[in-house]
Amino acid sequence: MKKTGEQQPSTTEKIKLYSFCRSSCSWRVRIALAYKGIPYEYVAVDLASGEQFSEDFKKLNAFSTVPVLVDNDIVIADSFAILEYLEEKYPEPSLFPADIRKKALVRQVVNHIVASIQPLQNLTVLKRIEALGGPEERLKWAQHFIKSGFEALELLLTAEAGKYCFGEEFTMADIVLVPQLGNAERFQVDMTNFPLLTKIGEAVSALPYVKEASPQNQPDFVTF
Ligand SMILES: N[C@@H](CCC(=O)N[C@@H](CS)C(=O)NCC(=O)O)C(=O)O
Repeated sequence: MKKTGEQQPSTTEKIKLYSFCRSSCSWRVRIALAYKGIPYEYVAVDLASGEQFSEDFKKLNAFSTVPVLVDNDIVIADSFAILEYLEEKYPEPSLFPADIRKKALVRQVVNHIVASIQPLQNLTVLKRIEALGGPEERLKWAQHFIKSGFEALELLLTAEAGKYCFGEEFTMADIVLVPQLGNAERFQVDMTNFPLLTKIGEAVSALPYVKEASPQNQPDFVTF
């Protein structure tokens, strides 16, 4: 694993993020870290070459996935758990609206993406689909589940969106939407029927802390 950035040789070490530039789960966490202005050391894990399955990495994360956040002796290996952890440790600026109804809806949107859309395009799932049905099935499978997931989102957000998913407030919903839109682009999903998601995606992607977290701006960026 290639380490970049400075290391802090003290007992309170800089946070480390084990990440892969193209991983949408890592991308979420990078946006939250940038938004909250938390400095961290980027540790690249090359998913393309299978580095997540190395013995060294498995010792850190038995799930063999990124992201993993290491904050001194705290190791968290799930993007949603990491986002919640960062929110509790660094409450300002918040990832949630103050309003309790909107807060619940933000979590609903987040869970829809992190639990019902993204896992179906995970590398291990796509490899299995390809083994069962060939490379064409792999692409069709990814497109199908992104489209059906987006249909529900487009409908739900129609009643809530402004510039961002929830009015004018940047929230965790925007943080998970942008990487999922990145996956849609990667899998050549036709976005014609998702004008709202497209518009929100453009507004969110223009924010400086979102740009900073994009795959292109990571030390391990490779073209895809
Ligand atoms: N629930 C986990 C899922 C993590 C996950 O699936 N990460 C993907 C990248 S987005 C991964 O590491 N895949 C490796 C593989 O499929 O071999 C999270 O949200 O962090």
